[in-house]
Amino acid sequence: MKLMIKAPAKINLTLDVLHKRPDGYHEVEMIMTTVDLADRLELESLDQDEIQIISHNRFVPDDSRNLAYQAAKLLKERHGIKKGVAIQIDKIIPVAAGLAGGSSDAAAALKGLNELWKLGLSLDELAELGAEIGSDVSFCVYGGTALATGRGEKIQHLPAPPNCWVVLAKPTIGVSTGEVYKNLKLDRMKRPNTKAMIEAIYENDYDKMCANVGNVLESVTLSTYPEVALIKEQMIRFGADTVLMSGSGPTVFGLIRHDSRMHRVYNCLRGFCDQVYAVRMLGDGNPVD
Ligand SMILES: C[C@](O)(CO)[C@H](O)COP(=O)(O)OP(=O)(O)OC[C@H]1O[C@@H](n2ccc(N)nc2=O)[C@H](O)[C@@H]1O
Ligand SMILES: Nc1ncnc2c1ncn2[C@@H]1O[C@H](COP(=O)(O)OP(=O)(O)OP(=O)(O)O)[C@@H](O)[C@H]1O
Repeated sequence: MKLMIKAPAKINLTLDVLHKRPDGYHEVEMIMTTVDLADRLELESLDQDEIQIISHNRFVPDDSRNLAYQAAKLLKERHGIKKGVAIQIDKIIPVAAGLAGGSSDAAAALKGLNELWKLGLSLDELAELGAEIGSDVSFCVYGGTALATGRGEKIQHLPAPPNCWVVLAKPTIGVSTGEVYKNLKLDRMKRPNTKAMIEAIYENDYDKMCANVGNVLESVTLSTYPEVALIKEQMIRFGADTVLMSGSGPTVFGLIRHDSRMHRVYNCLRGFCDQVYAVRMLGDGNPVD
């Protein structure tokens, strides 16, 4: 039996770090939303007891380092599954980009295998398992829009943000999330107003949303990689209403209300950057197909 499932990317509308925890992780407060740039996973049940990862992207590991592999392994162990699975990943989301590509693949594998192996687990149960794989996986299990706290695994759902275009641009560098957190200076950050962003979402106030985007991890990534700051400047110059780096970077996104402006920003950026996408937010949905 075969099953196809989409794994959408996320962006961070806000990302605040409250403090470093004794376990080495950082206590965060961030608003995330999924966008319609998605990997596609094909899951095929195998009689032999093994997990196979098939990916034609040289940046995606095809062994136990793959987060989708880890998702399958976790479900097999916890539920005594003796069957195997072949997971084919059609990689569309840029890798090591701050868009949670690996985490979303893991979440899609959890949801897909829950169906394939008829485990009957709820989304909450899958999200709890996902937290064991990575901090962003719980959010990716639900998708939509949410406030994430703890190390990112505590999820409070939010309504869809105001409707707009999201132009994503990824410079040709990959960023290690662990390194960015390690180099964060907690006393030198410009912190976002998470409360104001939540209000903007509930009030469906586009201008207020644009005024309150913020990501403390920019302080690290922008100073290490000046090309990220340059893309931010260019996006604003070409007409984006607001710009921000997503997650630990290096992808930058611009929010744009009007179609004509979106086309201008998209076309101008294509001259500077190989990976540029114009997408929509998925809102408050929970896409599973
Ligand atoms: C930057 C974000 O993507 C924003 O959504 C997340 O905070 C990171 O999520 P992620 O990539 O799923 O992170 P994990 O795979 O759990 O952790 C990678 C590394 O980032 C650091 N890390 C991650 C999350 C967190 N709240 N504090 C941390 O300090 C840890 O050093 C960890 O070893
Ligand atoms: N399914 C996967 N897809 C992409 N990368 C994966 C996957 N599984 C494991 N990885 C590894 O994880 C690393 C980070 O990739 P990923 O695309 O998930 O980063 P990211 O978008 O910055 O994640 P996040 O936003 O959650 O921090 C890659 O360099 C790769 O080695």
